[in-house]
Amino acid sequence: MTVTRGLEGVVATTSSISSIIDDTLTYVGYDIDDLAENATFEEVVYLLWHRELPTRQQLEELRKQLAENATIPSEIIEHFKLYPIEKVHPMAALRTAISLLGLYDEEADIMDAEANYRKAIRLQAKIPTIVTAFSRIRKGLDPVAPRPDLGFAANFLYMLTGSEPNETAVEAFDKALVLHADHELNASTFTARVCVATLSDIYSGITAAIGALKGPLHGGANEAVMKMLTEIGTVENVEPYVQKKLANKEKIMGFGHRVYRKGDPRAKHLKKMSEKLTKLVGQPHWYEMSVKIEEIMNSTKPLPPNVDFYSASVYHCLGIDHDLFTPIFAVSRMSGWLAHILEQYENNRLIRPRAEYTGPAKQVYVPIEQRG
Ligand SMILES: CC(=O)SCCNC(=O)CCNC(=O)[C@H](O)C(C)(C)COP(=O)(O)OP(=O)(O)OC[C@H]1O[C@@H](n2cnc3c(N)ncnc32)[C@H](O)[C@@H]1OP(=O)(O)O
Ligand SMILES: O=C([O-])CC(=O)C(=O)O
Repeated sequence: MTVTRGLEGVVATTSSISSIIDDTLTYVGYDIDDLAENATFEEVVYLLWHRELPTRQQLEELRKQLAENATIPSEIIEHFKLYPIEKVHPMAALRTAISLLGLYDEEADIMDAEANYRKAIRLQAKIPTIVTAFSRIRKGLDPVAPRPDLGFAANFLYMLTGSEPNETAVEAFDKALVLHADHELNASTFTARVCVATLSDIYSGITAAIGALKGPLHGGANEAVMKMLTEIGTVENVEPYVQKKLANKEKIMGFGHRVYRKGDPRAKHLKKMSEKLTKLVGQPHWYEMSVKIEEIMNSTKPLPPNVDFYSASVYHCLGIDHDLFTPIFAVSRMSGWLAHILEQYENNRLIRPRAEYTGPAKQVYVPIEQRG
């Protein structure tokens, strides 16, 4: 047996959803740079689920379906109110709420393709409502009902704040959603596929995926980046902070990647957005600190920034609470998880690798009375 730690380089499935080849990311063959500049998140959702860009009519239909399904059961709101709310991380609340949502879906265990697609629509439609409702309830505010006339990105920001967002905020948020939508066989997507490959249901797969995304080596890194920037505080503090961390063999969050070697193609879009937004809100130091960290990492390790690095300052400038950064990642990645879950069901085989045993051999059972 050959053990590949962390499954590095192991090709575990075929997939027609997204690819990373020579540091280029594509969704269904469309370069992420092209999509980031031109596509809306709803178009990307359609692309990932149908493997083609929608016509105007198909896009309208998807938007309508998402709007019609955005309301969440009142039981979820009531459940949030029972939590020890000041201690609960929103990713834990989201993980629990998605699992709970499955209890109120009469089709949760119906496994045919049409029912699974309907559940995909419902999950994608409801996740913004769940995240924003939790955010408001923990602040003692009432949740804001979704507005069917707003697009996906605008509606999220509207439900979060209770007021209609400006065009710059919607554009930035929509682009961030496009950039986070899918990423081949990342840890959370793999988790979702492993889960549903047992022929378990979509809600179980998404709940498992949220659990995997939560960790700071994966989606949780965006919140950790903001924590680091806050701790550093000024551009002058960057050099000693980073050098000390590296000397202690600690990781700088938002850097490095299992697959990319030259760099994450999504980072440059978020970097541009960070430069623009930090200036716009009169807080250019977040961008300046980030650039300085990037320069130091480049000249010492060298490791390039990943998607989580500049997204932190972007979300901060949009006025989003730092512990909502990873749930927002989940709002976008829901589209990719669902595409992969549906693809897994279409051509399923149980995912069950092996482990090389390293424990003791040939032990003989000793009765408890003789064990001291
Ligand atoms: C959306 C996403 O999930 S993107 C990733 C988000 N995660 C982060 O930003 C967390 C910080 N980054 C990391 O922890 C890693 O780079 C990962 C998890 C992304 C990739 O991990 P792996 O491919 O397993 O690389 P691994 O952790 O083995 O690192 C290889 C070497 O680079 C170093 N390294 C990797 N990332 C970093 C970092 N961010 N800061 C400092 N050193 C790093 C490791 O210490 C290790 O050094 P060594 O060989 O001297 O021991
Ligand atoms: O692919 C990965 O390992 C992590 C990542 O960048 C993502 O999920 O977007």
